[in-house]
Amino acid sequence: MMRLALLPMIFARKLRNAQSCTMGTREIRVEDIDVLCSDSCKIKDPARVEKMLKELVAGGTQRLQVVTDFDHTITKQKLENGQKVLTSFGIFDECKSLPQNFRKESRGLYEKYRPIEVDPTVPMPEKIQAMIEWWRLSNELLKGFKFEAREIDDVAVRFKDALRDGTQDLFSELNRLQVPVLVFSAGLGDSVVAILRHASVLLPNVKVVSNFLQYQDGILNGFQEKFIHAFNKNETALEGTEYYDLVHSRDHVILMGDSLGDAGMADGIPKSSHVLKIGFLFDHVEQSLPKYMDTFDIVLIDDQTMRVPQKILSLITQTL
Ligand SMILES: Nc1ccn([C@@H]2O[C@H](COP(=O)(O)O)[C@@H](O)[C@H]2O)c(=O)n1
Ligand SMILES: [Mg+2]
Repeated sequence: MMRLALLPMIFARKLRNAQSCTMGTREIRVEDIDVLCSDSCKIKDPARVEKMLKELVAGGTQRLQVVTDFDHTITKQKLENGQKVLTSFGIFDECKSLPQNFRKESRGLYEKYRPIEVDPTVPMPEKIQAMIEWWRLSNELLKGFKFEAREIDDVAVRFKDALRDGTQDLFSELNRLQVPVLVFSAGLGDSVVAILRHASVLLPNVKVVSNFLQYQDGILNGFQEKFIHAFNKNETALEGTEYYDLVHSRDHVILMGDSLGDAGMADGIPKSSHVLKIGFLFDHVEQSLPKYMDTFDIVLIDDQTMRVPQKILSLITQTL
């Protein structure tokens, strides 16, 4: 009888625990964090996010790392004037000395494959096949002509302001706190590095794993390594890189991406780890939202800022 009488209390306590997390005297509740309460922020399981935030806060910056995609994650998805932001491959295509047909063919590939990449109705195996084809053809296109690496730098300077609002502050804070940042991009690494450098965010804590150009006697010869495409961004792509050990040793991760394939960027780290996944959604919002909410812990719709990761970092450092 006595036990039965206690049931409602136990249930109420369990419910409370599911809704909020206490760290010391301070509670972390999604409903108290303004940037997580806006209409553009969708969270499928607030209790899970609260629990994860509590773990990240308790672990501090020593256990933390950031793993982030580049195109449309560090860069915006659209500019203030509504224009879409070019990808790192697209930025390369702006180089003046490229052979006449290069830009046309590259654009043609983009127009064929990009819609497949973002179409929520295309089944994943079909998507992966199409992406492999896209990157294979891009690799072929990038062969057999003379190219001066410095040209990318001249173009990249024009795109340094395409970074999400708050990126410089976020990166400089992460550097101050010595939190490693892995920029894991299926884009063109040479453009990624040039843009990060021009935007002053290629700081000592930042490493870039991406597709880098290979030269033979000044002639382009495709990518240096087996290519990383939109849906093979996982630990296999990191094997052999200096980042492999780090990804496995820092077990608190803030992960950011704009593609469903980005959610696997920290796969392979121990099961006990805590990976808070933030997804930036822009294309086909209504149709893609359910899948994004299943895949990412926090989904930000048409949010062109770093406000959410900045806020999370400030919770961890307790500065705001
Ligand atoms: N030839 C290509 C191949 C891919 N893209 C786009 O680049 C994006 C990959 O970069 P992330 O930093 O986001 O990994 C991918 O989403 C493709 O849309 C391209 O523009 N040209
Ligand atoms: Mg991207």
